[in-house]
Amino acid sequence: MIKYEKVIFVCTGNTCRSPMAATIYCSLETNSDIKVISRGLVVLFSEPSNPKAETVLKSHNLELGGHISKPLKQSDIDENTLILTMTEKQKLSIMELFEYTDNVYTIKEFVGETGDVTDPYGGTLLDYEECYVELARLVKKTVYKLNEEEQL
Ligand SMILES: N[C@@H](Cc1ccc(OP(=O)(O)O)cc1)C(=O)O
Repeated sequence: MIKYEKVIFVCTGNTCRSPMAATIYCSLETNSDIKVISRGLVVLFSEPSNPKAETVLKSHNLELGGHISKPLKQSDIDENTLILTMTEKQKLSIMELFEYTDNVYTIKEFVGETGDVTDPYGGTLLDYEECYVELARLVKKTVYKLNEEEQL
């Protein structure tokens, strides 16, 4: 059983889905000291998080805390890193572009579901809220799974 030391949530721009997922994760009780970060695959320049993502998180009493988008780099990853992407396409890109990617899954795949977490980019506040609700469910399942694995 792998003991993960780090979880990286990955999306495209690192301004919405993966920072929301990392923020939700950090707000939950976990039994471990796994480090949690978020990164993007297409980050051409540093940007703050999406204001609609911030508004939605605030309405759930969560804060992104001055998040600035960052690209995924090889130096972020080692053999004890769990990488959770939002889409199958992102997962395949990571497997192609990086080393130490035995532990890369889409977040839905990791928790026994199928499909992608779609991008609310350019959508309404309600689209962002729906994305939050989906991520909150998936991240909770991720934490349960990691906690179970810790106890084995
Ligand atoms: N940064 C991209 C656009 C982009 C931004 C955010 C985004 O959503 P997420 O951060 O959830 O991947 C997706 C794409 C661009 O400039 O084209």
